[in-house]
Amino acid sequence: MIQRVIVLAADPDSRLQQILDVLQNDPALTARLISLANTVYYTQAKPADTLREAVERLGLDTTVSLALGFSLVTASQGNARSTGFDLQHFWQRALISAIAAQELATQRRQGNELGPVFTAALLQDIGMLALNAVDPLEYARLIGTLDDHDEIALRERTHFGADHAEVGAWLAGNWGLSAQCREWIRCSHDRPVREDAFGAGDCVMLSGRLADIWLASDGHRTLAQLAPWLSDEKQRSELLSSIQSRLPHIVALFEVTAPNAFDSPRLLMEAKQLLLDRALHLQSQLDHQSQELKALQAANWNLDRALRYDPLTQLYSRQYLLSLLETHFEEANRSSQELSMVFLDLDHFKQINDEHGHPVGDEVLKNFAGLLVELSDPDVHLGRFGGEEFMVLLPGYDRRKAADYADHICNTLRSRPLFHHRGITIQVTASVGIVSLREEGYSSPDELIHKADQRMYLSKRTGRNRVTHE
Ligand SMILES: Nc1nc2c(ncn2[C@@H]2O[C@H](COP(=O)(O)OP(=O)(O)OP(=O)(O)O)[C@@H](O)[C@H]2O)c(=O)[nH]1
Repeated sequence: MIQRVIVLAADPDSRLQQILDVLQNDPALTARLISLANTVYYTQAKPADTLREAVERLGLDTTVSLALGFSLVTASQGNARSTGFDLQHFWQRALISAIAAQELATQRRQGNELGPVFTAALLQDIGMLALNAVDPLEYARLIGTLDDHDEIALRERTHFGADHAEVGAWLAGNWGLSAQCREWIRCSHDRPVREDAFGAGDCVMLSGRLADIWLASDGHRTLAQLAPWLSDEKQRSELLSSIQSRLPHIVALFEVTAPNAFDSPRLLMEAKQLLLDRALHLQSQLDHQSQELKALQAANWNLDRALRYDPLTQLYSRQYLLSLLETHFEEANRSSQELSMVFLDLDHFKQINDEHGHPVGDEVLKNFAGLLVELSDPDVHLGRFGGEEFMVLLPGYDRRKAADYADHICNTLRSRPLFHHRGITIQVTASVGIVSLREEGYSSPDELIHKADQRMYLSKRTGRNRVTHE
């Protein structure tokens, strides 16, 4: 009989009367449809008392899906009971989902889709029956007592290559249900993308989770999961009450045991507590992450500093000086500004170490760095190039100005000891080479360094304690 109804419903040329004729062959079904049309939700001024009125009120899609539901309950009972598949639970979920989808659609002003929404929500898990029919023992073993549909769908996809929502959509297609209804069934286990505005399909998506508030072992967790879409407390509690009030009648029609009415205030309180716990947990995670970030930033800063500065003299490191040279070399060429480099090497430094020891040598190096800082403009870059070699980059200095600067350093060294302690006085001189980029024309920073180094060695070879700039 049901096969015949499906065929007729799918055929646009079949008349309502033909469908009614078929349905009327089953008096129990007829009684249930009329009763359903007269439930609180569908009741209009005058109760429906003919099948025609009932079907007109319910809409053809809903009638077909209800007829399907009635016959599947009966047909599936014998088959499923022996395998442990929980049919009661299955139909309870289907029915609560269908009601929940309608109530939600009403609340979210999707009233003209109530029939299709009911059908799609009712059939959203119908694929489970089909999968169970394929291999009841295997299916029972696969899903066990799971009531989390995300987990069930995951296992189905792994095992069968498709989940029950996809199978349900395929079945609905075979039964001739509308393309929209098939699509809603296929997406029934997804999550609505938007939290603020939903369409009718989104109501189907949320319906199964709404049903789990009554059915799942941890209803408050389910309620908490729904929070993004049901954030308005008043709307949420109205929705739950309206679903609850329609439940007993509907499940009686399908001869399914009504689920226990939930303790609404307790459930809401538990859900709130859960959300609060999550918020606190999230906050502590954020705190922890922000502390980690700060520690990382500090470590990064330290690392950066270590790479940038020479630890003994606190002047720039060789590596950083080279990067500064690159930058200033390009900048000077672009802006036609001058750039000079002064290369200084302390004379006979080995002797200082040999005579007074390495720590005294260190002090001399530090004091020389201090002298450079003291005698240099703030806009020049001072660095230790290695050992007792120092480099100064002088943006904007031409050769003459750079030579004056170098002379000033050498003269100061001649007149001021770099170390004076416990009767030991150490005086140091320096050999210096100078280059100027624009006056002399260099094509790369390396060339500049090479020339400055050559000139510094020329100072060494010609008696030390002098400045060479050509
Ligand atoms: N105390 C100390 N000595 C260093 C440091 N780095 C390099 N030196 C020493 O500097 C000395 C450099 O010696 P040389 O390259 O022979 O040069 P020099 O004695 O200055 O002779 P000229 O450069 O020819 O005038 C070596 O003894 C190195 O051990 C340092 O960080 N601290």
